[in-house]
Amino acid sequence: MSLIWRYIKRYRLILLLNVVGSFGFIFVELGLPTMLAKLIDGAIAGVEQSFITRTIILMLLFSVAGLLGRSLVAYTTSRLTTNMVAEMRNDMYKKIQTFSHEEFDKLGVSSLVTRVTNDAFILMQFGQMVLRLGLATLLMMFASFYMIFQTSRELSVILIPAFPALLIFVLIIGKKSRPLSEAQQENLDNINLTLRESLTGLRVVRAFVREKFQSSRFAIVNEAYSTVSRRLFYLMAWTQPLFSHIINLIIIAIVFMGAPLIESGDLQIGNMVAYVEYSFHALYSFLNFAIVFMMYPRAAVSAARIQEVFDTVSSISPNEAGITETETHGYITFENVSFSYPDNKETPVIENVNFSLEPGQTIAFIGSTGSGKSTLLQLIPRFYDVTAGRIIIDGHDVRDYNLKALRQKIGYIPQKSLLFTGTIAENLRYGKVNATELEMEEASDISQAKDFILDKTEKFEEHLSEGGSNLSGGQKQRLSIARAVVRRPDIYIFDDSFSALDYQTDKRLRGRLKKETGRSTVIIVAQRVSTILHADKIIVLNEGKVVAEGTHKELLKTSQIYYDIAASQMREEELA
Ligand SMILES: Nc1ncnc2c1ncn2[C@@H]1O[C@H](COP(=O)(O)OP(=O)(O)OP(=O)(O)O)[C@@H](O)[C@H]1O
Repeated sequence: MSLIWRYIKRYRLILLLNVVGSFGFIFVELGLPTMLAKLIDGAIAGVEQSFITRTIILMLLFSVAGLLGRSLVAYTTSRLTTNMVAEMRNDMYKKIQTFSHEEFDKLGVSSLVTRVTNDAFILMQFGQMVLRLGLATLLMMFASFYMIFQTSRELSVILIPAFPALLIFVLIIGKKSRPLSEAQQENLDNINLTLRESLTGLRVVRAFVREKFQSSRFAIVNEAYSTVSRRLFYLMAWTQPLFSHIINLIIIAIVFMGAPLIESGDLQIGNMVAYVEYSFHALYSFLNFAIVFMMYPRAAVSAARIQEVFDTVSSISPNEAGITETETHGYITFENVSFSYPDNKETPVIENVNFSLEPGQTIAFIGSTGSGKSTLLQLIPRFYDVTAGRIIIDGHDVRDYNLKALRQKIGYIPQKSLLFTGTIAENLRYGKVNATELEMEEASDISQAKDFILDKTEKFEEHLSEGGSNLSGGQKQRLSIARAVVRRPDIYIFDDSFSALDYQTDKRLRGRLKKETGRSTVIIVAQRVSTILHADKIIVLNEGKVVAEGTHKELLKTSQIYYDIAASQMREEELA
């Protein structure tokens, strides 16, 4: 539970108030039976009325003080646990941001979502239990024991064997519940995964009329979660009534054993009442403590899952002290670059790729699907690191750069346009935080997005719904191009970013880009030959290897693969 403590200890004063509140409340709870004993025994012995009145007033004051103690505990507990979980979530979020794609692949996005939401929530619940019940009940248990032994040693023989027996019982329950808690969280990951997939892929599900199939997939993971949860909750639920039952039996035994002591005059009636009250406190404190203890394995599982996020070291370091400034802008060299994905190290996806580019030049990659084009592009902004060779930008290995500075040089337009919930302007300012309206207008003009933006009622302030789902595919692509253009980067990376554009728009956009990007270096992956016709260099990739390179005209003569691709898309006279 060092994870919880790491956050809670940041609020020492509130924690101190919590302890004070717990102490005060216990002092009051145990003071009341003592006064009640005095009151009963005094009334039986016929003490003065003023003593009775004084004791009753004192009891009332104690009661109010008890209420204040409880309120203090409740207030401080809420503050501590909500602050704890908010900070924990922020820290997790920051940590996740540092992960490279390798860590995302390893931990899984859905599992990360569960960890930030549900696992953190479980720790908050557990923190509340500990602060509200754990501390107070532990103190109450020890204080009640002290009072029990003070009041009657003879009766206490009943309680001595009861506690170790109950403790063993609690330990067994705790041991049984841990694997169930682990399974519960894993099943929740699966629910999130299935839900994410079927909701983000809703159109595909509907188009292929696979609602029933998806529903049954969801029902299976949901049932798995329910089954394991049912077992866990059942285990925890029946312990409470069983405990209450045992407590009642112990109280009956106390009364049974106490009666002869009262008769023989060894125990006064008031003390007997107080004794029963103390025993109730002691046993119920133990019960509460047992409840907290039984929640521990569940919280420990969540804590371990959160800790795993904090302990995961990104395979790509941010390299804060790395290079931030360069003399040149836009020179790129691939030197014998090879790469294989971490989950399949034996099979290289990129093999021994070499090329050089100067500012103002455009290079294009073409090849069959799965030939490694997107992978190659992702090595430049270090989404993954090369497994052999070097990528040199402006004279320095990309690994020697400050990661942020390296990425600042690049305008990356991904294969799948991704926009964020917010206005069009907010999305464009993703590319450049302080972009002016003029800059945004220019960027959207270059990317052929201006017309449709101006057609919107709110223009640049038009709100985009989740993932930009209220735009067409082509509009989304144009906006994600504008987002990169507004940054005016040294290097543009277009990963098949023109595929959703019609031929005319594609042509216009590339014409404007060519003019405006001027000294920038442009790297394009495209499926359409027409998109890369005028590139300074075209590289044909096949199974991760460079099989040909040259201009369009050269490749038509030298590369059969390129010719075949071109022939499948162009008219005969265009190929001549
Ligand atoms: N995250 C990943 N983990 C493991 N393997 C991957 C991963 N991403 C891609 N691959 C594999 O790497 C190979 C190259 O994929 P890549 O996406 O680079 O191809 P591509 O040429 O861009 O294809 P396309 O034109 O279809 O987009 C494929 O065999 C693919 O299965």
